[in-house]
Amino acid sequence: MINQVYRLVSPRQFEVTYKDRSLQSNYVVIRPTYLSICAADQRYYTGRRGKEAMAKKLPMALIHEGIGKVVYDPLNKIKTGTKVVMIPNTPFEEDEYCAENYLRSSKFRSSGYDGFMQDYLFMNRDRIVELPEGLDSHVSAFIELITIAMHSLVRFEARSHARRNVFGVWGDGNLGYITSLILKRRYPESKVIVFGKNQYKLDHFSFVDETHQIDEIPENISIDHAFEAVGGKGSQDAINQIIDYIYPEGSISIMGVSEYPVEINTRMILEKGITVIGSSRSGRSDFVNTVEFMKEHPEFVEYLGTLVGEVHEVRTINDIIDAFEKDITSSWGKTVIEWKI
Ligand SMILES: NC(=O)C1=CN([C@@H]2O[C@H](COP(=O)(O)OP(=O)(O)OC[C@H]3O[C@@H](n4cnc5c(N)ncnc54)[C@H](OP(=O)(O)O)[C@@H]3O)[C@@H](O)[C@H]2O)C=CC1
Ligand SMILES: O=C(CO)[C@H](O)[C@H](O)COP(=O)(O)O
Ligand SMILES: [Zn+2]
Repeated sequence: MINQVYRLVSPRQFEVTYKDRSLQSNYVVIRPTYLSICAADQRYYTGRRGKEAMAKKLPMALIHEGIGKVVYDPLNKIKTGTKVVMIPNTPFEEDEYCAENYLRSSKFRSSGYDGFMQDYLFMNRDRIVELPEGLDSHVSAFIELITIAMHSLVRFEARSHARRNVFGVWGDGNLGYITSLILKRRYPESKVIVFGKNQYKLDHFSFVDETHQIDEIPENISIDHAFEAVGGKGSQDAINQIIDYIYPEGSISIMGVSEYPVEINTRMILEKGITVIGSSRSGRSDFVNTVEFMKEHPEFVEYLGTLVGEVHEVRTINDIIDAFEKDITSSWGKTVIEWKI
């Protein structure tokens, strides 16, 4: 069959590529249904990813957050129409000490390899996780982003000390919202404090114990562990502010992606004995955990509904451009694409 792949060829410009795919293979065929735009996709779309990376990775189909429906299973084990979430990371080896998303040999969709903007996806059986009936499709579209916070929490729990009285989350955007929501569900007795730049965004964090604008933090605040969900230029200020407010021997989980190296106060990292935990992408176990968590906590899914921002029906390449442009000007939440092309 001929599959159409919608690739970014240069900033703000997409082209359709036609690829011949055989159904005589082990791949499960998925029709994408709901997709969501990640900050990483925007860096490619706008060309902010840097000349070298753009030249190396383009042309490629964007988007690594999304769900779909099974249309063909060569083994006939998965029923046609089954709703699934797609895992963008594809590992090619296993390592006892290194998770699939850190193996240098793994391929990540929409970062050098075609993402979900295609008519059909041909996925390995272990790269999909079945979704329960009735789970909100707009929220499910960005399950991958939820797995990022879940993965970071797993790493934090394996690497940090056991006093978890006060958590600080830096970043008043999507990832900050999801991370603080998961922290509050997982540690209901702990205090979760969110630090951000915008009062109108902080107002959405109704479920946390405190919120503060980063230039109005009370002097006496002390946190046991911190999560950074800022990225870009802001991550430098955020990490250095965390170093100032964290109690000695605490941990900082860094999730924000920066295009350029950031300068951080290493002297105080040493003096305070801080553990810095880097966390990037996610793997199958994080998707399974996340879907289970969503099944068990319907109120968690309801809160995530607050993050659904712009919803765009996409039927043409112009609609794709429209969705990305509107996402740039959107002031809150995730842009969801109803994939009808
Ligand atoms: N590690 C991983 O695997 C993943 C990382 N990411 C990365 O995480 C980062 C956040 O993503 P996302 O939440 O979607 O982006 P958002 O833009 O929604 O969130 C970032 C928020 O942080 C605010 N901010 C800026 N500076 C500071 C500061 N010094 N202290 C506190 N808050 C600040 C921003 O405000 P304002 O907009 O006003 O500047 C914005 O509201 C991005 O870099 C993204 O690429 C995303 C997915 C996966
Ligand atoms: O968003 C992400 C995962 O959800 C990562 O930040 C993204 O994969 C980083 O990739 P790139 O190096 O292409 O910017
Ligand atoms: Zn992403």
